[in-house]
Amino acid sequence: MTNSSPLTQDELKALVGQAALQYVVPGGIVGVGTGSTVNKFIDALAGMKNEISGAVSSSVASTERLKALGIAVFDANEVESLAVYIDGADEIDRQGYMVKGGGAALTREKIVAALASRFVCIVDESKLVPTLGRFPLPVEVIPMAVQHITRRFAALGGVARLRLKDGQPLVTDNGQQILDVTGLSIKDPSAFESDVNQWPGVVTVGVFAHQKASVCLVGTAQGMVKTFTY
Ligand SMILES: O=C(CO)[C@H](O)[C@H](O)COP(=O)(O)O
Repeated sequence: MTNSSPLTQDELKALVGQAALQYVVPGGIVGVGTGSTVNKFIDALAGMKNEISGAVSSSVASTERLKALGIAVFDANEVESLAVYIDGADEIDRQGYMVKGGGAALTREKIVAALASRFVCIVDESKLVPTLGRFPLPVEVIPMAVQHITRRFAALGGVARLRLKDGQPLVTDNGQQILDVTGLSIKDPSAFESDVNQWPGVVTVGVFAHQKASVCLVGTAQGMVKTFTY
C-alpha cells in the first residue's frame, strides 16, 4: 500500500480502536461495548492489560474476547461507576446522539454506558449522519409485544421487521427479540427515546440520546483520526 492509498474499513476500525486507548484510565475498570470496531479496541487494550484492573462488558461476545486476551471481566453490579465507556455506533449525528444495536447488544450497552462518566464513540466516517434514521433503528422487545409495537411504528411512518438469524427470530443475550425499523427520521432524539421507551413491551430503543457520546473518534480514509467533543 502506498501512503496515498485510502485505508480499508477494517484498517479504520483498527485506527480508532487504537486511538481510544488514550481515554483508558490507568488502574481503572473500562466499560467495553460490542461490535467489530470495539473488537479492534479490545485487541489494542490487551497491550495494556497489566495497567488496568479489568472491564465491564456489554455482551457475551465481548466478554469472551476480553477473557481470551487475559482481561478480567466484572459484572456491572460489582461496579458503582466507570470513568469511561468505549463503544462503536451505527450512526452518530453532530450533537453526539447515536443509533446503536446493529450487533443486538443495545440494552447492555445502555446499562454499561449509564455507569460511565464519559462515552467515547469510535467510528469510521461512514457512520456520520446529519439526522438519525438512515440506519434501521434496532429496538429490543419482549416477543409477545412484537405485533403491537410494529403497529405503533407504522403509525409513525416506520416499517418494523423482526431480525432473523439462520431463518429464526434472533434471540438477544437477554432472551428477547429485535425489531429493525426503517423509514424514520429522528429529529428530536431525546424526546423520541423517552417516548418509545415507555411503550409496553419495549425493552430498549436503540437511540442513545440520554447516554449520548461525550467524545467521538472518527477514522478518515486518509488515515487521520478526527476528534469531536459534545
Ligand atoms: O451497537 C452496536 C452493537 O449492538 C455496535 O456498536 C454497532 O452496531 C456498530 O458496530 P460495528 O463496529 O461492527 O460497525
